[in-house]
Amino acid sequence: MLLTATDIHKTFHTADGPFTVLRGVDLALEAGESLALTGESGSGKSTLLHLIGGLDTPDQGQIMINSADIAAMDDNGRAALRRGTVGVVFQQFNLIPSLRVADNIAFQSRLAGRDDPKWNADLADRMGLTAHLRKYPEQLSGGQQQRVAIARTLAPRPKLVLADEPTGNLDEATADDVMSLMLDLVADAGAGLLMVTHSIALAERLSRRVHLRAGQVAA
Ligand SMILES: Nc1ncnc2c1ncn2[C@@H]1O[C@H](COP(=O)(O)OP(=O)(O)OP(=O)(O)O)[C@@H](O)[C@H]1O
Repeated sequence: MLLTATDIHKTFHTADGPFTVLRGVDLALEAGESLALTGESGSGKSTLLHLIGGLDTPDQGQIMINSADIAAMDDNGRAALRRGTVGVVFQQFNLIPSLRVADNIAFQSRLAGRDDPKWNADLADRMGLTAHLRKYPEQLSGGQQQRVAIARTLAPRPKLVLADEPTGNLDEATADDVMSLMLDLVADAGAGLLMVTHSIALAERLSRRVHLRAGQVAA
């Protein structure tokens, strides 16, 4: 199993007191599978993605990626996991303003020591970014920036792609294209995709759907 999350609990401690978001979430994803994570706003989808991506830690429960327990890793181990095995696409693109599009796309794979210029060019082409490779992020539209962020995540060929509304800034036709590309890549590479989405249409294109309600996976 590529990803197993078991009995995940998370409470945030706020000025108004503890606020429990996840109350025993179980989730599993096989290689080659794509899973849509749905649920009302505030149901904890992003929180769960952060925990799986090793950006935060659960209060209870276990997250295994490729049989490695991410709770048992230190910060360096989790950072290495994010550079290599796990690719994350967040709502904020976090592009590096001082780098051209081509260098933004190559950034993660260079860090991971797996830069493949031909593959980067292929990704840029399929994302419709070839004409923009020498530009800086601020010279791009929101949708173009989002595609750069997706290309950057896919460039190191991660085994697990975690995506939070990755096509939220794209028009319907472009979102469909980008989704097709992500699903192709996941299928070709035998990777797994866990994607948060509010769109039922997008969720239906994935192999399975898991709905969060009241801090748990709804039956
Ligand atoms: N660091 C934090 N401290 C306190 N509360 C938080 C923190 N992060 C998230 N929350 C709260 O936890 C709840 C779940 O947030 P989360 O972002 O996971 O929801 P979501 O399902 O992704 O929502 P959306 O669909 O609107 O993006 C929200 O009520 C949010 O306010």
